[in-house]
Amino acid sequence: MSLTLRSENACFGGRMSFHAHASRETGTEMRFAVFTPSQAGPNRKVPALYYLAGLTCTEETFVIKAGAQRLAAELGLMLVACDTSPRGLNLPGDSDAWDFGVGAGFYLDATQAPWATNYRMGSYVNLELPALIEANFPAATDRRGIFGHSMGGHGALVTALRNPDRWRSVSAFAPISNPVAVPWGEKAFGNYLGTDRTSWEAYDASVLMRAKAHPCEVLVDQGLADQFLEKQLQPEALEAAAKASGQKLKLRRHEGYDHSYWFIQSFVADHLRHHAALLG
Ligand SMILES: N[C@@H](CCC(=O)N[C@@H](CSC=O)C(=O)NCC(=O)O)C(=O)O
Repeated sequence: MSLTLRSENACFGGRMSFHAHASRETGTEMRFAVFTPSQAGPNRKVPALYYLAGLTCTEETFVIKAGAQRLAAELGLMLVACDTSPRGLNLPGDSDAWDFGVGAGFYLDATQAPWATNYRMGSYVNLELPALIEANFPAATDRRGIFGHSMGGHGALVTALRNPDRWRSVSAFAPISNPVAVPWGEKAFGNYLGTDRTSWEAYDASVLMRAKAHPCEVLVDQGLADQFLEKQLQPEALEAAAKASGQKLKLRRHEGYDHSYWFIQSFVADHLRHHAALLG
């Protein structure tokens, strides 16, 4: 798997780099960003924390807007941020709306035409990207964490709940907690997965968490002034699921915070510490 280095800069004693590669899963070029802390080296592998961004975002959004590198450098955490969908395919309808298609891959493997061939962000995030990172960067193979925002919060929860052996820690900012029951999820899952709603449940964090708890405590932050809270996010579904399965869930609600990266920037340190404590 060959990687193209797009840019590299010194950052808090480590390196901030941007890369591209030909993806097996999506059949397109995919881009990602990596913060490598100074503690990492050829003989010293560090834990890697993967970030999944929300609708309309790219691999740049988190690393530019969240302000996570200073603490990641202190904690010795590698940060990896990928894009939110394949790009450049020009499939019919892939760019008609900001909540579906390009920039809106929903971190699942589509089963329906014309999406099934390329919209394989589920396997990309769970398998292809970690294999690529671990082959090309000093990332430990047994200490992966995952977090994300909104659509990416859904992606992080679902990826970890479906693959607890691969993802030791998980957290989310304002996740789409019960996508089978909200308009963003109904639109995406209907198109990517088809009309059989039971097939959608394999990608719903609340359904998955209700069936089986992740071994580690899950941290979720939610702003109470979030413009998408009532219609799209439904954290109470996750809370009920955790109660049913005995999942340890720390769900924190914050007065006055909206859905923006100002909210993420305000609480990102707690998420990095949550992961660092679990990843060692
Ligand atoms: N363009 C949209 C707003 C899109 C938006 O708010 N995207 C969020 C994620 S929403 C769920 O996944 C985001 O993270 N945006 C990037 C940012 O920098 O804020 C509209 O017109 O409303």
